[in-house]
Amino acid sequence: MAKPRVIYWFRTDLRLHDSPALQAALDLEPDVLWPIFTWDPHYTLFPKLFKAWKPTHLVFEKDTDAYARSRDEAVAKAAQEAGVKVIVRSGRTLWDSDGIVEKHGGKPTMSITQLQAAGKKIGPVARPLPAPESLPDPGDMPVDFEQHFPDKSRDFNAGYRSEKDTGYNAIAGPNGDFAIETLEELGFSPATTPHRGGESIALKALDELIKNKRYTATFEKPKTSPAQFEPQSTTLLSPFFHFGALSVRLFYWRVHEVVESFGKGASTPPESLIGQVLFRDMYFAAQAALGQSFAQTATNAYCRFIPWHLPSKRNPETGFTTGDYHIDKPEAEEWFQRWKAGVTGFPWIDALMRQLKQEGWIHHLGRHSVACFLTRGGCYVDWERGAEVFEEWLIDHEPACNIGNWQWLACVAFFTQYFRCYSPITFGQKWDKNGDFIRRWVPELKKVKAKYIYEPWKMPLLDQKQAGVRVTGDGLSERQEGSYPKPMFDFNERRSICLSAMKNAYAVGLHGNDEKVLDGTWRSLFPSPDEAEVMGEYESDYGENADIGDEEDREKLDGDSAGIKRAARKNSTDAKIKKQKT
Ligand SMILES: Cc1cc2nc3c(=O)[nH]c(=O)nc-3n(C[C@H](O)[C@H](O)[C@H](O)COP(=O)(O)OP(=O)(O)OC[C@H]3O[C@@H](n4cnc5c(N)ncnc54)[C@H](O)[C@@H]3O)c2cc1C
Repeated sequence: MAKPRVIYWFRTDLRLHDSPALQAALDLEPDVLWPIFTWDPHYTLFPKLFKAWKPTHLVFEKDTDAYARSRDEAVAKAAQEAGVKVIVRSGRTLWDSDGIVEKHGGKPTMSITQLQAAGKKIGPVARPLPAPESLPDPGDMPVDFEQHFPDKSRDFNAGYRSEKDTGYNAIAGPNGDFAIETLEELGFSPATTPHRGGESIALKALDELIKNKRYTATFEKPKTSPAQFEPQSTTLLSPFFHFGALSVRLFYWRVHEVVESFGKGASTPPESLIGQVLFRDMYFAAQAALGQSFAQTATNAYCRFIPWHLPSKRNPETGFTTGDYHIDKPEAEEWFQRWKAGVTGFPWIDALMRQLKQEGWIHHLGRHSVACFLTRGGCYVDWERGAEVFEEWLIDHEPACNIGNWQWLACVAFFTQYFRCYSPITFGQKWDKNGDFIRRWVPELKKVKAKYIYEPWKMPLLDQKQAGVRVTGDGLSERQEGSYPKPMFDFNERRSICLSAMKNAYAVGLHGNDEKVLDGTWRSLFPSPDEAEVMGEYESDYGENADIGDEEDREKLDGDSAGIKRAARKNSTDAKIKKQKT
């Protein structure tokens, strides 16, 4: 019988060690093995490869992210149609997230205890597999078939491209050599992050961690400083876990051995290092249970409804968010933009946001500070806006962990103690009295005395002069040289407003799947926006334009006359539709 011809599809499992899916591919004892990495945005490449390369099997690691599930279903369907057998193995988490959900009665895990109980029913975390010593050679790789170009009319990365994207110039990459595109080839400027990826670096970093037995065994997350770098106070392994360059099970077992041999005095979950990766599995299993609903308030039974500013637009048919949002209050939009740009006038927040943008990674408690500030502890802006910015900038962006942690910080799921609020002044001071972290990331304030570094607006003019900085403006309009913006609001005042608004929203007690949330009648249960912090009214199209709009834009761009006619037809219908308010 002919030996198997296997395509191994690398995605977020960029490693050779402890890869159950790669092992499954090798267990087939294939004649040829094509290890490939591809962006296949419209699933058009695989059906062609199946025809041209005649593989017998397609093997990949399971991915429970909502988007990945639908992508993988489409590719698996195409494989079945082509008579290619699909093999999928779990390998991204300690336990198979779907297995955890099953053992937890089909429900999302909302605490580490629930995760541990479900994990116990599955059994111990699997021991890591060794890396294979060699891989079979790939077979022939003809690419003499027609190429389909992805639709680029809505390029989410447009703002970051300085040059043309040449990634799709040829099927086998810009140089036709199957190499992964460089940032330059994708049209981007060079990376600004100092952090580097890859399995070798990941394994070395793990070795270094394990050498420091005391640190590994006694790690307590709340005691690690968000202002400490070179070296940072936590492991900084998250980007490796995200890309799969480091197996989380290898990490688990190696840390476990250190903890066991350390004995008395070792820390325990949730604060310990093992506790950290349990959090990761908890969020993965919550997402696996809820699917796309997990990423948003609307339709999500496990997410509290809070009438935040800048709410997401939704498609009325599916209930899912469209990627756009309503500006119900211009002031909130300005606060959001200032938060994103790192010009809030609160140096601790600005330093963190600038570090995030530049390096793509900030400490967990730094993430806590900026997330609390944007949502329930300052701006009262929808956590979905913050999660989108993190999605764009984090090099460890993991949908499950990002969304779950934003929900935690916004006190809409996982955590309810909304009265515990981070101060942008005293919280930073606790870790870094002199403000060295701020001096590094907000160089305008480099020479400011320590007593004013967290509150530069309190600096007398003479001190401003001596420090070479003027505290003026909003940071968004044209910045004067040598200036730093005034704070965008009085924090104490905002904190009390947010606290009472949260208290009220908790008392109302709606969740994302509540009818009143979905049909907009929730307003009758809340005070008017003028009296309290409540999402203001906005003109709503209930999302009717969310889909049609995109299509029209594209058609207009293409100069398609049918599209223009359709647009004209729609405009006249629009005029007839009475504007609705939610
Ligand atoms: C608003 C917000 C958004 C976040 N978004 C992400 C994200 O997109 N991707 C991501 O991996 N983490 C995210 N986190 C969790 C956490 O901040 C990072 O995992 C952690 O800071 C990574 O640094 P580290 O590797 O040094 O962590 P360590 O403290 O050394 O922990 C080891 C590993 O445990 C896991 N881990 C630790 N804390 C958490 C946690 N709270 N939730 C889930 N996993 C955890 C990570 O895989 C991490 O690498 C977010 C936290 C907040 C508050």
